[in-house]
Amino acid sequence: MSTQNRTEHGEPGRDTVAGVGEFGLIRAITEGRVQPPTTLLGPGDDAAVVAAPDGRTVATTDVLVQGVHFRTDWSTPEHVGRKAVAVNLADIAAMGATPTSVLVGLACPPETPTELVTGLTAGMWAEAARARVGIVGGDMVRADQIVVSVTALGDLGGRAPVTRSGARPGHVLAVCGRLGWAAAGLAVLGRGFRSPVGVVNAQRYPEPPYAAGPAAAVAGATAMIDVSDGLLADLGHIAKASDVGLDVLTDRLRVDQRLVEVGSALGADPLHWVLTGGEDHALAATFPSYADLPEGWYQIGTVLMPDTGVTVDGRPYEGPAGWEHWR
Ligand SMILES: Nc1ncnc2c1ncn2[C@@H]1O[C@H](COP(=O)(O)OP(=O)(O)OP(=O)(O)O)[C@@H](O)[C@H]1O
Ligand SMILES: Cc1ncc(C[n+]2csc(CCOP(=O)(O)O)c2C)c(N)n1
Ligand SMILES: [Mg+2]
Ligand SMILES: [Mg+2]
Ligand SMILES: [Mg+2]
Repeated sequence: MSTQNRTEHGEPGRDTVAGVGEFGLIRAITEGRVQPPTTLLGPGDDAAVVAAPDGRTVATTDVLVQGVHFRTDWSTPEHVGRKAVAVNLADIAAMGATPTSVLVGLACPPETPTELVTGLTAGMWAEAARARVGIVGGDMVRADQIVVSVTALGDLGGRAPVTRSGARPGHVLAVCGRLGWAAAGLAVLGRGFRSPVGVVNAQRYPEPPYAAGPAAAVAGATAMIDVSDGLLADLGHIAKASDVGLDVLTDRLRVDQRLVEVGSALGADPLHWVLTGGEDHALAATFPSYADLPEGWYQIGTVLMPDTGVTVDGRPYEGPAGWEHWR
């Protein structure tokens, strides 16, 4: 353990998690937090009790690992907290559901500054508050690096879940939310730059269009997914589950001017970021017809017969379709 930050008796100081201790840290990050009415009990007992208005609960979990999903020299603890909650709330939205609560698992080394944990917690609560949910429980353990694991629960509001498997030939393929921003930010940060701040912040934390998920469900979306790994990679999951082909039309994709500028500064193709960049957590969905698209959604392609898989302007895409761990 680090010899820094010790008291005069050689104990770790209160500026590290080891100094505050497991239960002191739990108290520090849970006390004074105001839970929404759907939190019936907790945190503090062996488990929380959360209202499930619909009678069914949507459940999802995503893990963020230091050095894999974030770097502490690229992001503040608040950024990482926001990201950890946002990526999970995006999965809830992608089912057409509304989040009801969040649970947080945190692993960190003993010399981790207490401030990092309180900063992470502030970021997680800030993102949870955007979706009007509370953090109802969690766990904290020692590890060699920082790991944040979030579980989110959600409510379907009486509707059927929008799965990956309902797309049919003739349906319209559409998206809502940003594409390629986080990948552009990653390229910028990877080259040692910290601006332009728009794309850099997009890499630090996504801003998924949470309300667009339930809106798509109400509008009759037939399949839906959040874009975590890359548009083409994630569309591949819809194509496989629905047994359809999906053709993306590049002239329909919105390549933001900021991405064009970053692309020319770095000598990179912004369309590649839009097609294969993950971590923006836009929602991609299929709808029976163009007229069904809710506000904020725009068509990017069409659903075809299964033979062709995912294509771009009618042709297979060369190169990786998105992020895959261990590749
Ligand atoms: N260890 C596991 N045990 C059981 N199911 C798992 C496990 N890992 C993943 N899954 C399930 O496999 C499916 C795909 O997982 P994946 O992590 O790709 O989903 P995602 O959260 O939508 O994507 P991403 O992790 O890129 O955000 C999900 O239904 C997930 O619950
Ligand atoms: C330091 C650092 N290096 C690389 C990346 C890029 N990255 C990591 S995971 C992922 C896909 C989504 O993850 P998951 O499938 O686990 O949800 C991407 C695009 C990053 N964010 N930070
Ligand atoms: Mg997902
Ligand atoms: Mg996910
Ligand atoms: Mg993934």
